[in-house]
Amino acid sequence: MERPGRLLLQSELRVRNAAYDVSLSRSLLIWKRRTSSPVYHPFRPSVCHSVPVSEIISVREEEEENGSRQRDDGSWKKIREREGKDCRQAFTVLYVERCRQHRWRCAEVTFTCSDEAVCQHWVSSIREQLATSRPKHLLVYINPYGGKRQGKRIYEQKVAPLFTQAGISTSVIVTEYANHARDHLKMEAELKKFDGVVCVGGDGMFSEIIHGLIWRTQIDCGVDPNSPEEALSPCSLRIGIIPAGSTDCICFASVGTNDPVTSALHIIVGDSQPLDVCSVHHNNMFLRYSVSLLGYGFYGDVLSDSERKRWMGPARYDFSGLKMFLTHHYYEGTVSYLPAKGIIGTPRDATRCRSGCVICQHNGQLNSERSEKYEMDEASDSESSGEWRTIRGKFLAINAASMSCACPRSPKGLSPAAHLADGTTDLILVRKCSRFNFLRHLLRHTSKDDQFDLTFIEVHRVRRFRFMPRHCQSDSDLELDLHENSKRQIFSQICKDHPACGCAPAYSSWNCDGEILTHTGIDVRVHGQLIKLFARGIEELPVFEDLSNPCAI
Ligand SMILES: CCCCCCCCCCCCC/C=C/[C@@H](O)[C@H](COP(=O)(O)O)NC(=O)CCCCCCCCCCCCCCC
Ligand SMILES: Nc1ncnc2c1ncn2[C@@H]1O[C@H](COP(=O)(O)OP(=O)(O)O)[C@@H](O)[C@H]1O
Ligand SMILES: [Ca+2]
Repeated sequence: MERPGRLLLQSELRVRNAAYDVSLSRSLLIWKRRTSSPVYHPFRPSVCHSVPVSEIISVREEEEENGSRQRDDGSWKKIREREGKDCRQAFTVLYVERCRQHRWRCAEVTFTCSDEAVCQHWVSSIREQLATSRPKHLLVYINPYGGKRQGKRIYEQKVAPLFTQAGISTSVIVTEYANHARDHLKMEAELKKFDGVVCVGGDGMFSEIIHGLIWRTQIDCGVDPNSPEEALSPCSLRIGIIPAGSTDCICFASVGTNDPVTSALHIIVGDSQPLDVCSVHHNNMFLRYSVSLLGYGFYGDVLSDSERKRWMGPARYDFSGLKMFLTHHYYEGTVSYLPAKGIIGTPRDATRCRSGCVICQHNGQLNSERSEKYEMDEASDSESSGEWRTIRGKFLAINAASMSCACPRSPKGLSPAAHLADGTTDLILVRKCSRFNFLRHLLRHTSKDDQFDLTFIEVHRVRRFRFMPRHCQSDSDLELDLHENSKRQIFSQICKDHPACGCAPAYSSWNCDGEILTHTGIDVRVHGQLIKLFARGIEELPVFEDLSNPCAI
């Protein structure tokens, strides 16, 4: 916990009729009960409280009369002054309180004092300290059809009242069709008017938002977003995610919980969390961006199958997951990748990306130095440098996790040690194996056991990778495979309808943050810290109260 630093204000105020010493510094608001006896009293409730100024949501003036509080309202005040009643001034501080499992709630404390000037001085001093980095105007997009179709209700009932309380003005757009939010951001939105964008929906809706925002930023900065070699310009607007989708892994992996109130509070206090973004190209043609999972084989098939079952809601993934597990298709192809060099951290280590992650800071710095060098020496990342590695084989799944992909289904995620902002993605190759072994691998996503500690799994931390399905390889390969291929094409159609026949189709599709890609051969490049979220990463849970508690000073 932070030390209080130089005091800006100190007064004796009352909280529920008890006297408190209250102090404000740039970093902390502390209220400490005045006790006549210095003897420790085990049954008296906690006497000292502190709140980081950065976690104060808002402050409002109140008036207290005969113990009952009234909200600040000029007309009431005047009436009471005229009638000469005994009224004390009060102000209420709303602040973040931590609950179980990374949830945040809004708590409040009311301070009273007899002097109006003192009261107003407190209110204005606290407000002055809140000014920095907090959003004032937000552009909100709601997908009314995401998840259990509760997006609009969640926003109106749980989020909008908090924004109003914090003095945030909003422009709200309830989307009317898929890609409405993306196209509005790309072409129409007056971005200069806003301090951030809020996405109410799932990972698919978030994907729309980043496509609009990244595209718009590149056009405004004169960068060609179609070129896989160009360094993309980072987006200045932060994005807040109010989870209202089916998986919501981007929210879960960056906040630690899928809870609309917690997300709203991270937006209000103006948190900032950079995020890596992968660009996906096919033959030098831009396809999509990805921030969480790019998955071919198992996760691609689960997604394709589940799209036809949207009516089931989030349960569609479990249904299709079981079906695809039983179907057990494998796919042949070539994966080539550029290992991330000079970074700290590996996909198999025990460190986890947490709030203020030093690995993200270190590797992020390294990336910005590298990209400066890259501008001067275009060949440094290219195949000519000979650093690329190639693996050919039969795979049940090829997954690239740019973040842990933790979600309620798998609280540690697809790659538990992956980082939000280290400029890399974890490439996980699941080679063809028995159903029993694949189930062992899947089950380990839900337990403490290492899902990579199996002979048919390999995982590499990479900056760039390519995938080519077997039947898209060189012309000579193609000729050799022609006969077999045509047989497979016919069977693959039959197999789609009758998966029990046991014959594998030639192609799967890519699951790109929950959207299906139309091409199978892809070139993926990580752009370190391209966007920012209103989040701070998952907070480390406190083991015990530490001695730097300012109340102990
Ligand atoms: C046997 C239990 C196995 C549990 C394995 C769970 C692994 C879950 C990892 C999930 C990673 C999710 C990455 C995020 C993807 C999202 O971008 C994306 C879109 O999200 P949105 O709908 O919010 O827009 N979501 C998805 O693609 C959903 C993927 C969900 C996969 C669920 C797989 C369930 C597997 C069940 C196998 C059952 C075998 C049982 C045998 C007896
Ligand atoms: N008004 C709308 N009508 C239909 N589809 C929409 C609308 N707004 C957004 N979408 C699309 O809905 C899809 C799923 O959205 P998402 O919010 O991620 O929910 P889920 O997590 O349930 O998949 C996304 O592909 C998004 O582009
Ligand atoms: Ca990463």
